[in-house]
Amino acid sequence: MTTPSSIDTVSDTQPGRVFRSDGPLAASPTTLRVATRGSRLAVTQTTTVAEGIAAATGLDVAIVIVRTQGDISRAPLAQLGGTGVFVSALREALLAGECDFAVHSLKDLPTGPCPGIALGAIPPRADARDALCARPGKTLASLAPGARVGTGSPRRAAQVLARRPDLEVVDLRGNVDTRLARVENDLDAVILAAAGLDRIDRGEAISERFSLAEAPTAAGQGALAVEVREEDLLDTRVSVALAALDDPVSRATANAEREMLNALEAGCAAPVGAAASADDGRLSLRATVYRLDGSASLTAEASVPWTASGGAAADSPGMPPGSGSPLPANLGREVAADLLNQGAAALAPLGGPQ
Ligand SMILES: NCc1[nH]cc(CCC(=O)O)c1CC(=O)O
Repeated sequence: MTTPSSIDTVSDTQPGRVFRSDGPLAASPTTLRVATRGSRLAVTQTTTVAEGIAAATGLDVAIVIVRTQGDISRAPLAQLGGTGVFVSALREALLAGECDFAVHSLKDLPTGPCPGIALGAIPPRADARDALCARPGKTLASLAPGARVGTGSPRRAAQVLARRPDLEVVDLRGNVDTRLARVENDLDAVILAAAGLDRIDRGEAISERFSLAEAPTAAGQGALAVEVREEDLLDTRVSVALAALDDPVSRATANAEREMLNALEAGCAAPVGAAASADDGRLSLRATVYRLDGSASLTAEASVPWTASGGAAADSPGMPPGSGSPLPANLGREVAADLLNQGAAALAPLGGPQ
């Protein structure tokens, strides 16, 4: 842990210690507990959040590993009962008082509210793009005719087939390392979130990062979600930590994307891509719905005047998304309404588990 470089702007509180707890840990006035899934990616990203909490509060932070059904089952993700599989075990631990924070990948979090739980912070978002991992130098355009590309995502499958209808898409599951190993084995390429590879220092496995204009990604991809018990929003230790973790721009772009998905009533397996950005005083959102075989798609986009400072004031950390500034959510609903008007519901299966 490094010492703050500017004593004027950073409190002189000594950062607390971050440690891993392999069993349950009782609540304590000097230790905050952060729950995470046990995968290498989940533990890595949770460690960054835990260090932020330790620095902001001066308290010790324990990382508590929770096993989820999504880690245990080998069934294809689309059959596992929805996005909730990676999330519900952590939420149960939070509601049972076994931890004080739960860290998720935001894109795994259902778009609807969860009683008793608040989305307390969205930290600075990493690369939202998808990455092709193939043999060095290979791009989607230069893969051999008929090459086999692995992905478990209907969106990624449709996007690949839209550009390369000759390729064979193969279903893929497992953690990042398992998926990457298939490239050396029976597949020519796999598609993964760039953020996940960057976070576990496997960025060298990426042979192409797809542009968001060409391949918009899952709502919230590359962002983390820090959930807390709603009642703890009044706890000073928790609110100090959340204020330090939250990033208003990441919160606004992710909220716009997530509200678009929510207004489409789209489930986790819906072939929908989104890309929001905040530049030059505007918040912009572009979203595309794909036919599963990639043979057709619909796109809508819109933007509204928005600044991070205005957004931060209205969208304060600790407030559930949508309860602060209505602008990102309104933008998401506007883009969803446009897509539905164009016939999105007839083009693609939007429903399914949230
Ligand atoms: N679908 C699973 C999932 N959930 C979050 C990530 C990591 C990247 C992120 O934070 O968006 C991944 C892996 C992937 O899509 O390649």
